[in-house]
Amino acid sequence: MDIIFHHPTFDTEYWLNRLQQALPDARVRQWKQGDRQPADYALVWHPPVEMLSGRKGLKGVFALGAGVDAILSKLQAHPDMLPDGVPLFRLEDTGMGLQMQEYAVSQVLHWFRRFDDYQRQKQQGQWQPLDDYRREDFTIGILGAGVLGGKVADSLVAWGFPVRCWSRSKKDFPGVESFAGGEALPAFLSGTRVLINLLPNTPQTVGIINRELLSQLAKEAYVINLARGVHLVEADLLAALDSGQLKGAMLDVFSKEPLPESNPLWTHPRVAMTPHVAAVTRPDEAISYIAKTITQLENGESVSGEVSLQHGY
Ligand SMILES: NC(=O)C1=CN([C@@H]2O[C@H](COP(=O)(O)OP(=O)(O)OC[C@H]3O[C@@H](n4cnc5c(N)ncnc54)[C@H](O)[C@@H]3O)[C@@H](O)[C@H]2O)C=CC1
Ligand SMILES: O=C(O)C(=O)CO
Repeated sequence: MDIIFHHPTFDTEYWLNRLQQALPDARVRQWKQGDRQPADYALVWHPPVEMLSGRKGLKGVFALGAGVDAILSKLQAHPDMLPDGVPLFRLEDTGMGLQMQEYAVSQVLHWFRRFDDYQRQKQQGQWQPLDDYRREDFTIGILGAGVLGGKVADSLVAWGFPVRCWSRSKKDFPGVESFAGGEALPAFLSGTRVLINLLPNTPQTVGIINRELLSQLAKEAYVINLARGVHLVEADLLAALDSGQLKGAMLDVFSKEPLPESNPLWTHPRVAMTPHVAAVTRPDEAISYIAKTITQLENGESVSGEVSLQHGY
C-alpha cells in the first residue's frame, strides 16, 4: 500500500516516520511536484491541484484538520481532484476537543468572574469590588453541536453553566438544551449570554453571526468565534460592541488571516484575539486515527470521519 503526504507547514519527516511506524507494511512518501507514481491514500492540507488531479487508484483522501472548507472549495474548481466514490475523511477530535474545552472554559470564566472589568479598573487605578454575575444569567449557547461543540458543551455543563446548543438535528447531550434548524434559532439566541461558534464553513453558515443574530442575544452578551472567520460579519460585531449590545468578543479566526494591520479589530478595547490556534492538529493522535481508519478500510470495516460532500462538512 502506498501513502502520499503533503502539508505546507508540518514537520514532514516526523509525520512520515510516525506513519511508517503505525503502518509498517505501507510505503509512505512525501508528495513532490511531478510525482505521478501510484498511491492508495493521500494525506493532505491545502494540496496542490496536481497532487490529486486525475490520480487513479486512490482509495481515500485524509484532510489533516477538522474543517474541510478549503479542500472542498478547491474541489469545486477542480472536481477531478476527488474521483467519484473516493471518500474524503477529516480529523474528528484527535486531541482538538480538549484544546477547544480549554479555550472556551478559560474565556467564559474570565468574563464570568469579570476579569475584563477588573483589568479596565486596574488601568484606571480603581479599587472597586463589583457585583458577582450569577450562573443563571450566564447561559452559554453553542452554534454547531458536532464533535467539538459537543465537547465544549460537556466542559461548560461541568462548570455549572446553563448550556444550550444549535445544530441541524437535535442532540441528546446530558444537561444541554438542544435546538435544531433555522426555525429554532431565535429561541436558541434569546437569553444566550455567551455565544460560542463551532459551525463548519458552508454556504448556509457564511455570515451567520451578523447584526440580526447579535441583536437577539441577551444584553451585554459575549461572542467567542472558534470556527471560521467567514461566519462573522466583523463590521456588525464592531457595531454591536460600540452600541453596548455586546460586552466583549474573543476571536480566534478572521475573514482574512493573518489579520491585516489596518483591521479595526486589532485596536478595539473589548476584542481579544488569538492567531487561529484554538485547536491544532496533534500529530500522534491524528496518526493513530488515520492508521486505524486505513486498516479498517483495508479490512472492509465501517469507519468514522467521512465528510458528506452533499452537506459540505
Ligand atoms: N479555530 C480552530 O483552531 C479550529 C476550528 N475548527 C472549526 O470547527 C468546525 C467544527 O468542527 P467539528 O465539531 O469537528 O465539526 P462537526 O462536523 O462535527 O460539527 C458540525 C456541527 O455543525 C452543525 N451544522 C452544520 N451546518 C449547520 C447548519 N446549516 N445549521 C445548523 N447547524 C449546522 C452540525 O449539525 C454539527 O452539529 C470545523 O468545521 C472547523 O471549521 C476546527 C478545528 C480547529
Ligand atoms: O483543523 C482545522 O480545521 C483548523 O482550523 C486547524 O487550525
